[in-house]
Amino acid sequence: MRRSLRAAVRVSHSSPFKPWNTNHLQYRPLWVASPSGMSGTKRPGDGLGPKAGVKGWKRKRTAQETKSQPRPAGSHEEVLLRDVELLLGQSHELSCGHPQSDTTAPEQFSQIELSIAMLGSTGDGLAISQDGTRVYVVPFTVPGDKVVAKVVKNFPSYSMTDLVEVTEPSKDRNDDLIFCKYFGRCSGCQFQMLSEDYQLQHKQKVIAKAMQNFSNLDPSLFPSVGGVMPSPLLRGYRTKLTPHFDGPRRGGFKEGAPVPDIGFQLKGRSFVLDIEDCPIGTDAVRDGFKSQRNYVKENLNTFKRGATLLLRESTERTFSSGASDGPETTQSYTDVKTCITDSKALVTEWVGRAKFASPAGSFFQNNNSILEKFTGFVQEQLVIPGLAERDSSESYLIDAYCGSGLFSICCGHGFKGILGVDISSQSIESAKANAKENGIHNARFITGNAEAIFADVDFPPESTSVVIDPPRKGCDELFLSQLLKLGPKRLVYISCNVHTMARDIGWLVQQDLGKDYSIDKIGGFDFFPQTHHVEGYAVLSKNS
Ligand SMILES: C[S@@+](CC[C@H](N)C(=O)[O-])C[C@H]1O[C@@H](n2cnc3c(N)ncnc32)[C@H](O)[C@@H]1O
Repeated sequence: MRRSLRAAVRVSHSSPFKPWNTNHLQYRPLWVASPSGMSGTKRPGDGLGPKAGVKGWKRKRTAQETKSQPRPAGSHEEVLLRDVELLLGQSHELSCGHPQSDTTAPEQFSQIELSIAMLGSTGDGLAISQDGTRVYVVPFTVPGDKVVAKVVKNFPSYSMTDLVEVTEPSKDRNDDLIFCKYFGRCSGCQFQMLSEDYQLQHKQKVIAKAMQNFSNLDPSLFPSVGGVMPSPLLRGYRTKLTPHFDGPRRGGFKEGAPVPDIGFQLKGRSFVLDIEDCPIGTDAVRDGFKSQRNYVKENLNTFKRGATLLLRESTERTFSSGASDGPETTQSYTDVKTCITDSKALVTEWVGRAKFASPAGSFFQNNNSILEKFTGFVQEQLVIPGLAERDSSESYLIDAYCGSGLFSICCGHGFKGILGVDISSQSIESAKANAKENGIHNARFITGNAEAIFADVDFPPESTSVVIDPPRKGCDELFLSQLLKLGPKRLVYISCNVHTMARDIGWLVQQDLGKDYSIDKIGGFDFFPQTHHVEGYAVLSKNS
């Protein structure tokens, strides 16, 4: 079964693992085009020669160095560099601590044989050169794979490559699991050849590595990372997709112009890969994708430039007569799912018994199948230990970065007061309407930067819990320092970027060397099966 990949790759040029002839394509990875978190004119890997990498990895930073460290942005390139350092450091240790001589970078477009040593936190396989001084980043590979890769771009300590061929598959690779014909070219879903268990265990390690690399905390100050909770659906789960297409530089599409590629980014390039169907989308979203592609083709000359298409599922639920099941009344219902493409149109989503309406273009979690379990878990974590028995109805909830009110509504029952904040006035309008619709009458929502909440809150900190769910870049220090000043009893941090989560909770604990807050739990939920992304959580309690 595994051989089918090797055979296919060898005999067929249309194999997903030989997707393009790279020689004529300019290699322009996104992290070079948009160097968020990189300062000045430094490029990824600068200053990370083998010796720098090894020394930096081994030696503990002094307090002075720690203070002057720039705040990590948790960006793709930073995360990759930490993995590169780790591998170079390990290889240095294996060589009994003797410094290695520097290698010259391999020739661009040369093909080399590699053994994959590690699956990086960015989702690509990593191999190390025989002399241990250079790391090769090879997409779509698993530790244990032996591969041929083509070098497409060199950096001081690592090289980006394209996978040419898997010559000997790892025992952990199962190509029979691959379900999408764009695997090997599309930049999403690069874990399709891995079992669910492998994916979950890898994501657990990613969270642990994030804590090790980005929290700046001594490991004694945080618990070991718990398992990642699986998603009920492994494909067909995404309720929102945003394929796009590029347009002409100026003048719009002319009559009879060729239809551009419509889809997602080609792996390792800044080009769009034409995609007709995306099997991680829900059925409604997949149908919508097909009709939107047709719409673009038929109306191309109405587009002035490239565009991003919005495909978002909406669920219309009709209840039939309630059936009595002892003291419980169960209600049966029928769902009709449609795909909404107008960003201003309202979509409806259900999470358990809670109904949410929000404009299609506003934020909502993308994997509905996991949300009931997830919000149930968050609700349990928000309970203040000890207070539950005394009087939980005297407790309060702050919902920072509340969006359209997911946590206030799903986890807010039983709190005496709730205060939510979000920067999007559109989301705040939705949160207010959703709270009313779902019978949450003690919640207030304000529009503003997250720290605006501190001017408004009058909840007693010893009976206040805070759920913090920021965007990928995490919280800024102004918010965190004011949070620390308020000192609420319980914090539940949720994040789709476990690196900024580690940075932020590390910052909170570090300010007081763990005297104020301790980290009770860290773990994750598999919101994004088949991809390298993971939703992380951390639960903190204020020490009494
Ligand atoms: C990951 S979403 C979480 C939303 C909500 N908790 C949910 O689960 O549906 C992050 C939210 O942060 C909001 N946001 C981004 N920057 C913000 C800021 N500086 N202050 C407050 N809210 C912000 C966004 O509008 C978005 O709704």
